[in-house]
Amino acid sequence: MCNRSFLHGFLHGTKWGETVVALIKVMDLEELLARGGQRARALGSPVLISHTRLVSEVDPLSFFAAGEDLFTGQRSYWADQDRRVQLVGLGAARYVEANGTNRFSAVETEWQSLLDNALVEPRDTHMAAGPVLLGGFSFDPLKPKSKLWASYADASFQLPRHLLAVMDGELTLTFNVLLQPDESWQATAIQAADEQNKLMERAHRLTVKLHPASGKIREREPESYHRIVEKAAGHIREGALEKVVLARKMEVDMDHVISPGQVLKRLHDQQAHSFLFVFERGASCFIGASPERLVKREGNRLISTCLAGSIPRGNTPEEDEQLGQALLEDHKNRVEHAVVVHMIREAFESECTDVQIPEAPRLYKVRDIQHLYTPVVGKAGADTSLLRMVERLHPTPALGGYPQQQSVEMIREMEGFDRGWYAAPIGWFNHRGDGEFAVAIRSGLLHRERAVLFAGCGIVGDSDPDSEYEETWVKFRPMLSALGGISRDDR
Ligand SMILES: C=C(O[C@H]1C=CC=C(C(=O)O)[C@@H]1O)C(=O)O
Ligand SMILES: [Mg+2]
Repeated sequence: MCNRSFLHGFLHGTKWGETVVALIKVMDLEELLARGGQRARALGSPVLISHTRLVSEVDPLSFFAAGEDLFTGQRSYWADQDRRVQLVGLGAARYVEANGTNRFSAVETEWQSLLDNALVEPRDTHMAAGPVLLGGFSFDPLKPKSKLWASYADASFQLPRHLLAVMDGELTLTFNVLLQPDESWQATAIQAADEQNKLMERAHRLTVKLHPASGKIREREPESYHRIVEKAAGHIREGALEKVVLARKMEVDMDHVISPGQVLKRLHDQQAHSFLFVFERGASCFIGASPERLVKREGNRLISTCLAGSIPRGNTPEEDEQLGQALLEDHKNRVEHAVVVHMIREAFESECTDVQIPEAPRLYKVRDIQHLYTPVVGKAGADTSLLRMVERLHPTPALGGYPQQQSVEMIREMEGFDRGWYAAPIGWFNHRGDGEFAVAIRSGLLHRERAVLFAGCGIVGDSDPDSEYEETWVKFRPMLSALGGISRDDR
């Protein structure tokens, strides 16, 4: 839980310094590393050290860009939809990775073992500071991995070497390291301080500048998307399943090497009310702005979101309202949405108490599109960790379909490409089990001059292939704009 006064008190010698805990002080990094060195030597194995301090105002996007020389290929960024939390991870103290279907528990087990002997200082920071893992999962671990996604494991989390975390306006900088028994903690301390100074100094000087951009869309076989939608809708009418989400991908070749920092800046400026994410893995960068939370945990409170059913925004406030009203009343979209609510309700009722779900959906409007939206909250059961909940929910029928297994099998057979991390859970969690995951839609994979973008639609019995195809264009728009204003005409 967020506890501002605690950290402030310790770091500024106010209030807390005058109370019973007067003798406790926040250890500085050197002292902590010295202790960690002792512990690592005594154990004969590496020890995780995590040191957090408050820092002065700095723009997280500038901090991300400031990491370009030292940590390019090893940067992550996350912001929640109301910008209460922003995280920038630069460099990796460690990657926690797993492949195959037991990836959720494999990640959880490895994280626990890293935390077992960890030294974390101060212990009680706001929830996005300290030892935090940032990363995500692939959509379907049973789909053969394509070359495009070669550097993205089925589960891949970065424990950042440097983590800038902003929560409720409080800025912290964390240094994480896995100190080896034979490592010189003095050298590590000097290097850490040097890197922190460089990054902060550069970030203060730097503002992300946007350069004009042009590019060409290469839309491969749009007819095949029509074909699979038609076929799936037929299967649904015959009763084989209730819903399946079918996606397509599109390539955009830009006239320059794409800068993740600039794309992120445009997403940040253009996509209010969306989660923002960036995960670099070497020369590849997965990036996007998703309106859809999968699940968040804060203390024992769990929150999820049903977001499915779509219509474009209007050009005038009147038209926008008319479209919104039409969406609320549209049978096909209500069915698409209801299937999601049903599944998330089942998952929450089996894992939580005090489950609350409104009767009817509301509208959720982002820049390019409006959706049907139903929030879900509950109190986590004793064994319900955040990752367990992620595993239980993924994929919801907003990304996979219903029933879950049949729809994922249909996607595997019909879609004809590897989704990689598209439509999969991405986010962060900390050493106390708090954190948040969104689903990685409205996203693309950047690689030098090329961006590969993904968009999909919930298919039900009365889906019309032409209008689902049109819906994918609306969903491509956030990434096309963020690349620098590419439009459908750039084909
Ligand atoms: C699968 C996507 O969107 C999902 C989320 C919201 C609305 C959806 C829809 O109306 O079809 C989709 O289920 C995507 O953007 O690629
Ligand atoms: Mg739809």
